[in-house]
Amino acid sequence: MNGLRVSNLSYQFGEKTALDNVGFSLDQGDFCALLGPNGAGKSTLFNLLTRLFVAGQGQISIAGHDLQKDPRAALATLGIVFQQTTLDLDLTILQNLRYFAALHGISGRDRNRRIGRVLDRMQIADRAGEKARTLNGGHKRRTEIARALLHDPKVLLLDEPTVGLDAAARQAITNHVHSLSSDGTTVLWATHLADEVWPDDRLIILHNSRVLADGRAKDICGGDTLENHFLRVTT
Ligand SMILES: Nc1ncnc2c1ncn2[C@@H]1O[C@H](COP(=O)(O)OP(=O)(O)OP(=O)(O)O)[C@@H](O)[C@H]1O
Repeated sequence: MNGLRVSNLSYQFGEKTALDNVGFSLDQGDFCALLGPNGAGKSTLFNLLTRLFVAGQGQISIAGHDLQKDPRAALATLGIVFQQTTLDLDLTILQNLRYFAALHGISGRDRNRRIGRVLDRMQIADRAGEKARTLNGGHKRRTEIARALLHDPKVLLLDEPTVGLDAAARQAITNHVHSLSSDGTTVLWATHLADEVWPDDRLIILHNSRVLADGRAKDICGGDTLENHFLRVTT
């Protein structure tokens, strides 16, 4: 089954609990915002989902593949945009995408078709020949999202992709991110900014290593703004 399933997931840094019995389930094509203040456990969760860390306890299933039993199949279906940029700044957008395609064994006409598609999707086709170093923060982010989509992931993870962007770029990336599940991709998007979450979004609030709420944003808020609700439950 496609989608993302996490159950009974816990993780410790020595004595420090970073995740405590976290569980949730996203179906194919679901879009979900993961909202948590600094230190809530978002990065730890992403590090476990991408197998940078190995969970002490719990299960993760990505597009039907158990991450522990079949990591290769699970990770092959995953796309990820990390919080820090991982582009090669001395390469152009096109070269960065070609390099990533080669890592995935994608070549020839198929590669060119895929690159054309993701460039169009992120509206950066006209910048393809520019070096990543010369791009502004918003276009770097778009390039990273384009790269993460190149191999048609079933599940896409984005770890605070708007960090460090100005207001206009933040809004543009937030809009792009909200459109990413329209083709059936399951999207989990971590943020610590309540104003990036839309009322109809599926929302998981993570706080102090635990899931505080899981549901539709406007239902969780109960008539209040998400900003107010989030502040109230996390401070
Ligand atoms: N390497 C580490 N050693 C010890 N404790 C850690 C380490 N990394 C994270 N922590 C702690 O684990 C908890 C969860 O941290 P994590 O980085 O996952 O939170 P986060 O929600 O991603 O925060 P941020 O928004 O600041 O990135 C925090 O209390 C943090 O201090």
